[in-house]
Amino acid sequence: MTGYGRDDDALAALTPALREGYFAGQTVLITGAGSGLGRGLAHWAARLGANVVLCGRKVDRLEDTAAAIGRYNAQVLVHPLTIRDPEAVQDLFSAVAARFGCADIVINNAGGQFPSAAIDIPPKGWHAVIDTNLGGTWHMMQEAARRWRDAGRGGSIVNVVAVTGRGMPGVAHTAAARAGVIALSKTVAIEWAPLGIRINCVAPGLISTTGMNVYDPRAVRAMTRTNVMQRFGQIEEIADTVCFVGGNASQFMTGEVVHVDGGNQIWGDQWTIDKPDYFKVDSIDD
Ligand SMILES: CCCCC/C=C/C(=O)SCCNC(=O)CCNC(=O)[C@H](O)C(C)(C)COP(=O)(O)OP(=O)(O)OC[C@H]1O[C@@H](n2cnc3c(N)ncnc32)[C@H](O)[C@@H]1OP(=O)(O)O
Ligand SMILES: NC(=O)C1=CN([C@@H]2O[C@H](COP(=O)(O)OP(=O)(O)OC[C@H]3O[C@@H](n4cnc5c(N)ncnc54)[C@H](OP(=O)(O)O)[C@@H]3O)[C@@H](O)[C@H]2O)C=CC1
Repeated sequence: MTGYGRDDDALAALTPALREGYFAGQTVLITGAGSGLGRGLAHWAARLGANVVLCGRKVDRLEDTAAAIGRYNAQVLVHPLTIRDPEAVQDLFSAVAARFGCADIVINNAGGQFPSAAIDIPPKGWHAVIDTNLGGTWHMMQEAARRWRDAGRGGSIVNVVAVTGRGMPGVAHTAAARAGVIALSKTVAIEWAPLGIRINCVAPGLISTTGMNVYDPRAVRAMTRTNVMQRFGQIEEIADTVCFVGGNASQFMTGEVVHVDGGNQIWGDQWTIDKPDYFKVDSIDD
């Protein structure tokens, strides 16, 4: 199984579920916008009428996304940074303020991990995953909230996480980080409600993106069978949900975790590394 994800022409040929103009007059900031889900989200936000802010570390990929969504005539700001650096995150929000005023919707999509048995994760790898997925997402959340508070207005945050309700064998670092983001989101959904700030999470199951290239193709094939629909999810299926949750269609929703996983959380036994024989069951007689 190769050739994961959708290219720009394929994304442009699809139609968002939400009505045209859903984000009209609003500014949507997307991290990890140079690839995969983030790039799909950039297409969706632009098509739904938003001003779009594209963030990630690699400026060439962000510029590429900006060129691709140029077809929708959206206003676009490209701002490279690592979300792991809180000062860089402050600079990002200042750049957004200078160009568009406050962001209205912040989509914390940047992140990732690598497959490894937990017992073998090196300290540097542990810190890379925790500092990106938990630390970086937190820097973005806190700075967005401070800007909204100081401007005397609210806003909406969507954190892209993962399905953490059960264990995540082979990606313990990300399980810890994403569970942390979910707990953090539920907590500040309460603290920041008086500020008019909503915070929700979207938990994708296995989605076909180029991010899958970090996994053994055999593991990917097996993982596509761990949801009750027996397939990969697609970028547009996440983009529709993130835009719904981020925008006014979900204005009475906060502190929620929306799973878009084909039923993986209720059923599938998902391993990103080889499943030990210990857990293998061939028949109900075993
Ligand atoms: C249960 C279901 C899970 C599957 C569903 C989820 C799927 C996805 O989320 S796929 C899409 C997400 N995209 C990615 O995961 C992208 C690929 N991953 C990464 O880019 C990295 O893993 C990263 C997120 C940690 C990037 O961090 P970065 O700051 O760029 O760190 P480095 O690449 O410099 O690495 C630091 C350190 O981490 C260890 N390490 C990194 N990659 C691997 C690897 N493939 N295998 C083993 N160890 C790895 C390593 O210790 C690195 O240090 P050095 O050894 O000094 O390079
Ligand atoms: N695909 C899937 O099955 C699933 C994905 N997810 C999550 O969804 C999100 C998007 O994943 P996907 O599109 O598949 O994978 P990608 O690897 O394509 O996207 C990850 C993005 O994060 C950006 N990024 C990584 N580190 C940083 C950083 N320190 N600062 C800023 N940006 C950073 C990368 O850009 P750059 O390298 O330029 O910085 C990249 O664009 C990730 O958080 C992922 O873990 C969750 C569950 C399942």
